[in-house]
Amino acid sequence: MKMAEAIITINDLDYTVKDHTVLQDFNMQVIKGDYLTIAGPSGSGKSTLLKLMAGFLSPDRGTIVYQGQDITTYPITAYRQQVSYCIQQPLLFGTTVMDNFTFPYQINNQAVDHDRIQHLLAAVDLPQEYTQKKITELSGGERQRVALVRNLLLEPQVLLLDEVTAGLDERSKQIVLDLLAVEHQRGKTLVKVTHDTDEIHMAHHLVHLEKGGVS
Ligand SMILES: Nc1ncnc2c1ncn2[C@@H]1O[C@H](COP(=O)(O)OP(=O)(O)OP(=O)(O)O)[C@@H](O)[C@H]1O
Repeated sequence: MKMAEAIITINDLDYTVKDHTVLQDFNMQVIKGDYLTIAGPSGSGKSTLLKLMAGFLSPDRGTIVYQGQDITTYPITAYRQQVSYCIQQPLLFGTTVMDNFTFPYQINNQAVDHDRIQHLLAAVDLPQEYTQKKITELSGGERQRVALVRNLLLEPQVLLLDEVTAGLDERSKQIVLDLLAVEHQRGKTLVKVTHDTDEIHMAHHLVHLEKGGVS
């Protein structure tokens, strides 16, 4: 039988903020191809854990290893291309929706792939004309869908998702969940933090984070 292969491994991690220990001696493995849902009480450290995995925070002790390499030794642009971090209220850049889609290609010195943009826009049920729409004219659900398209353009291996359906209407929420299911089927590894009871009930693989550790 083939052994499950870890894509991210967290070893003996401590993280403290302003004398408050958020994570202590924390260990976790994310298996390649998994769709992991992380639930747990408010303040248990779910968002902190995702930010650590995304490389936005540094642990006080311990390591986070991605595909066998400590993430602190990974060039940050390359890491962000592989491990994409998506949040509840994403920041959009520039003036138009298209500005947000060209940006990932520019920072990675790649030609803009218009076919992929069109494909993903259709997948989140936004019309092609939306590329020219001003970001200030988008609804919350549309902003979230634009941000997800932006995060998926360069085919990251891992999606770290922090409450990405929170505050969305049912239709936008379903579109986002359907897109995530497709990306999972296509082989991506998903790590999703949520409070949504439906999502927790339907989780493929659920982990509860309690203060400082998993249960
Ligand atoms: N910058 C900070 N300054 C002070 N305390 C912080 C900071 N960041 C996180 N914390 C504290 O660390 C703990 C974990 O926060 P975190 O946001 O990771 O929890 P969470 O499980 O995601 O909570 P929620 O479900 O409410 O979003 C909380 O007690 C929080 O108050």
